Amino acid sequence: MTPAVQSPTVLRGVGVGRRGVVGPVAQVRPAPHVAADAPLLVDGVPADAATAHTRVEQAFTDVAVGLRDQAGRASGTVADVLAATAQMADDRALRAQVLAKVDAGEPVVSAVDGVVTMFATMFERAGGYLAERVTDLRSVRDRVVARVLDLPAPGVPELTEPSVVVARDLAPADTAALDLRHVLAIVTELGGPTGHTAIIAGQLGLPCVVRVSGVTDLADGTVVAVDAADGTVTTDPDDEQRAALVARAEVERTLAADTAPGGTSDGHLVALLANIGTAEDAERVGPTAVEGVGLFRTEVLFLERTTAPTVEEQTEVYERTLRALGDRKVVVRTLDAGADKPLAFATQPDEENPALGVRGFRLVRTNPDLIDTQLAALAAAQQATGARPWVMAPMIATPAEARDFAARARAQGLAQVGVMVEVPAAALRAREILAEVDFVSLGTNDLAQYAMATDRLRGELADLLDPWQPAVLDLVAATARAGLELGKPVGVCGESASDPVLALVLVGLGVTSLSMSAGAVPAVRYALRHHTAEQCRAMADAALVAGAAPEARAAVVALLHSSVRSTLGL
Ligand SMILES: C=C(OP(=O)(O)O)C(=O)O
Ligand SMILES: [Mg+2]
Repeated sequence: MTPAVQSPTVLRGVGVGRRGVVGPVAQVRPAPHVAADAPLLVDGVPADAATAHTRVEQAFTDVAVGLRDQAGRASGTVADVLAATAQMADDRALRAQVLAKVDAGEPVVSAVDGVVTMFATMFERAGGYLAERVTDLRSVRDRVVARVLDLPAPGVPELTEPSVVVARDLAPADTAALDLRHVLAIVTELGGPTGHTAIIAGQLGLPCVVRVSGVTDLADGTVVAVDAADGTVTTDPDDEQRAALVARAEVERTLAADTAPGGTSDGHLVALLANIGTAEDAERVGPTAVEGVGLFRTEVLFLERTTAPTVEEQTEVYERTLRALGDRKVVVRTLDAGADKPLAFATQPDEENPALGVRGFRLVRTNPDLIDTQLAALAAAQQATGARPWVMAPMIATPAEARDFAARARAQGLAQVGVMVEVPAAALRAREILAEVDFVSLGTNDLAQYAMATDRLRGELADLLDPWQPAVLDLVAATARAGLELGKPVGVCGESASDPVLALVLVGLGVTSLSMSAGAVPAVRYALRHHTAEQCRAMADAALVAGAAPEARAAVVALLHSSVRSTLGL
């Protein structure tokens, strides 16, 4: 395939975080889009049934051998995923049924697809382990079809050197197949700055740029500079650009050397916490200077499964997480299924507007056991570790929902119970909601989505989704005010907390803790350390009176200490 993009080229998107790296592109190829009756051509003429038989049989063998070789070179989860998929490509019954159809004259794509669909339906009906193999089965179908038709192999590439992973979009499951030792950055053509790819990249500490039009046209191996601060991807970067990224990395390293608790220059403490999605994330952030975990997105445990994890499975993960953080604060969020985080067993299949449907804590209406099981598992982990986890529910809209959640959590023996404020109704009624619980945490990703009626997964309206929007800041301010009045903690765990400038505004509004991807903590700590609480309040006032998001940000940047502006390149 001829690359449509010639170097040198600057491709623009929306950056997530502040880091930058240089490395070769490794494309995650989508499944081949070919018609079911696409002819198999050999030397330009349709192949006869015997040739098609040989080609299909060889394709299954090649795919199985390729996957097994890759599994042998990989380790951990990646090796397991690849080995399981190889086993599927080796399955005799699957292969025999495809070949029987090919022998009967059925077009190869239709034969492979028809048999895989039949097996997938059988596996799904069987449930349990077999149902969990459906993704592997579909991956085998895509790989075999690509191999037979001589198309590029789909899926996550085997990374043999540190690479910039490029994809149209990266499903949460794709990351399980990525060898993280070799991932320098993630760049996608789709997605928004608060979508799942951006969040996963943040949790993995990787620079990320989303909505980069044309990036999937780059040839594998093209060297690019990924600059998350600028939101750019530049092919064949010159020495000057490379040097600038190296200098930026040096600044970040210096900032990371400050490990003191987060707070303003006049001693107003603001806990700086990490957002995580797995026990491995907890073990990664444990040794860093974060003051705890402000958001454990537990739905990651539930993804790509057809049944919920058992109490025992969940307890083990929560225990590992609590142990990794020792006596530091850990806020565990109960399952936030639905909309951008669909789960096979917990999502309503027929919702026209899933973001407005049965998601987050609303699952209690259809699947109360899921939530109670989670709370029981967390209570068991509390018992086993002696830690005192905080727990909160997502997508709370009313005080009654907050009361219901608090009763369920307290019944299990969990003492610090809170809810997320990410629906405008909850922000407007923050006082009544806080009266039911011990703390709240502002999810500004969803709060912006719902306040501005803008899908967070669609980046083309990113200007409306901006947490600097005055209407969003008003909702944050109302929530923080309620917290100050009732003397209860109000945290922020949406992506807005990782912007060192906006973080100052949030603190000025009365927010008491900030939770973000661990890599964002040093710059936020540095910005806070250089301003007094009074200066943060003045910045919050300046942001609130601005008429629009860009003006709000500019007004606050103008109030920043000059050394912060120059160090952070603002
Ligand atoms: C932190 C949030 O939750 P999530 O991004 O997981 O929806 C949010 O909505 O801001
Ligand atoms: Mg949310």
